[in-house]
Amino acid sequence: VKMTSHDNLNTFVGLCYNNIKDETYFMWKLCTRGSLQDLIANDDLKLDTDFKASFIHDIIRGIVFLHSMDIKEHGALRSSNCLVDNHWTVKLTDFGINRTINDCLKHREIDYTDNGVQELTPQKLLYVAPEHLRTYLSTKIMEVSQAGDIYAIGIIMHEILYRMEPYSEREDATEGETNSHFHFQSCHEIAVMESGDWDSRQG
Ligand SMILES: Nc1nc2c(ncn2[C@@H]2O[C@H](COP(=O)(O)OP(=O)(O)OP(=O)(O)O)[C@@H](O)[C@H]2O)c(=O)[nH]1
Repeated sequence: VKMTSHDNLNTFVGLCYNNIKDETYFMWKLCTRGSLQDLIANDDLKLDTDFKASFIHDIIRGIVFLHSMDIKEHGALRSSNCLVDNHWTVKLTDFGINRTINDCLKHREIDYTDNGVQELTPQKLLYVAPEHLRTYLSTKIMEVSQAGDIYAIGIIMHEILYRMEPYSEREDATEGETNSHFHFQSCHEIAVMESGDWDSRQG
């Protein structure tokens, strides 16, 4: 990860271990304008079509590069991990880490405890491809794949183009229900339905 360098990837600074708290920190370069999730939610910020297209273009360039490298996939692609720098360039961050965390979880070197790995919030699960979501819900292990990245790009593209949170346009969503819990239920339903289709297509 440290040796990976590209215009649309954030720079990984290094790891920092706090032996008093027994915590490990992943340190990345600061991007001054925050995440795409922040920008999309900022109603004071006008984003025209060219701007939106440029964001999508940057994300795709970053992913195409990662997929061609040894890292192979991002593994945690969501709009909060698409940072925007001073020049309005999108830099993907937090890439290439999930696979290592999974391996450690599988071998029980770390676990989900107060000091261990944080479980994914319902909001973060909205970007997870149905086939990976199904595994995660039953095993708490998050599989990663290039196909999973492409699914996440689709969710982010919709978020950018329509400036709305994933799944918030569902016909049966009322105003009070547009929260992460509701979103997660939608996502879960879709995962269960689509993973069946996926399995049969693979077969
Ligand atoms: N301005 C600015 N905000 C950042 C930067 N990095 C992260 N953030 C903000 O912090 C939020 C949380 O990011 P992280 O600290 O990476 O949190 P996390 O628990 O890893 O969650 P995810 O980013 O969703 O994986 C982002 O959604 C941004 O709003 C940065 O470089 N600059």
